[in-house]
Amino acid sequence: MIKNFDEVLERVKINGIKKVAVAAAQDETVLEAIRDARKRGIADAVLVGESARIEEAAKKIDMNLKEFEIIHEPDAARASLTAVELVSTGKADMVMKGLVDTSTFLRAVLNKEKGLRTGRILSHVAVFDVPALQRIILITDAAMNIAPDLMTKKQIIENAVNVAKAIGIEMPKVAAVAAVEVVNPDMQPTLDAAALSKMNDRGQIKGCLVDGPLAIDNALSEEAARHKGIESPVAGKADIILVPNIETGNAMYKTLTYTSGAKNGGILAGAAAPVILTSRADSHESKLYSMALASLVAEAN
Ligand SMILES: CCCC(=O)SCCNC(=O)CCNC(=O)[C@H](O)C(C)(C)COP(=O)(O)OP(=O)(O)OC[C@H]1O[C@@H](n2cnc3c(N)ncnc32)[C@H](O)[C@@H]1OP(=O)(O)O
Repeated sequence: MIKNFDEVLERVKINGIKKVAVAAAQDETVLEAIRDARKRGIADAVLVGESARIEEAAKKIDMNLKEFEIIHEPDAARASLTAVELVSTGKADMVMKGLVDTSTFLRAVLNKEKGLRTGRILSHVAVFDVPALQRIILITDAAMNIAPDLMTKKQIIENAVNVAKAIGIEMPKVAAVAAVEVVNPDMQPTLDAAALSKMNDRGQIKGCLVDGPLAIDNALSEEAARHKGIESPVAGKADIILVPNIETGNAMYKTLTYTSGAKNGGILAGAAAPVILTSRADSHESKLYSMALASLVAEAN
């Protein structure tokens, strides 16, 4: 089982180099990540975006663009679709979000003719290496599904379980998180969490252990779980945090990023090919980790 992102970068070395199509590549942190990924033999790239701005950004970080193919497309929506189409037509292995807002990029991924749909729910999985926890946790879904219903949450769990297995977590423990650890009929997330937990008991969700509702303290801290008298194989040891909605997940993602010194990578799971999706403000390291993660998940599936 992988314990941190150094191990992710180590493990990915045995994979072949992947071609990444970058949507709206005119961004310094994205280009730094691409340069680093190429140096490490993780990925090569086709840069789709506004060529003059790509050159300007590259100059600022002293990056030689001669080694990369550039496709000029100044419009971010069209650049996203071109990058996605490079993957759906087999000219690239994975697609990466650059300087484009998430919704625009996701609409290209979901495009009926050129996109990467599979008939399943696509969902975001953020992998965090949190120093205070000394382990990796996965948070889902902080970026795509806004207010998932019960059956969407089931698929979001299954997608995250696939990612967890790709990084060596054989039987991931999934905490279906709510504001409290008891069922409250006025709080829909507690009802969904209890149902997901029972669906797992009955074999409707396989390959993992699901428990809920759990509040985030007793999902992450054994001490907090003990204090509240919760006995569960998941409490305090959760690998996957299933959040009830995008606001909770996104706030958790950004709080961890900006206050805890956590390292992170993020991808979409459930698509026909790996999709690398980080926040535009994330660091180049986070974008590099995301590429490495995407490569590991691609090899595992
Ligand atoms: C974590 C770091 C990065 C961030 O901070 S991200 C910031 C926050 N994230 C966002 O702003 C994006 C949130 N999500 C959205 O904006 C929207 O849900 C999204 C993905 C753009 C889709 O919205 P719309 O374009 O309005 O589309 P829609 O809901 O009407 O659906 C159109 C077709 O797509 C399908 N679809 C939507 N979400 C899907 C999913 N998760 N998996 C699989 N298919 C999905 C939907 O079923 C529909 O299909 P059809 O056309 O009826 O066949």
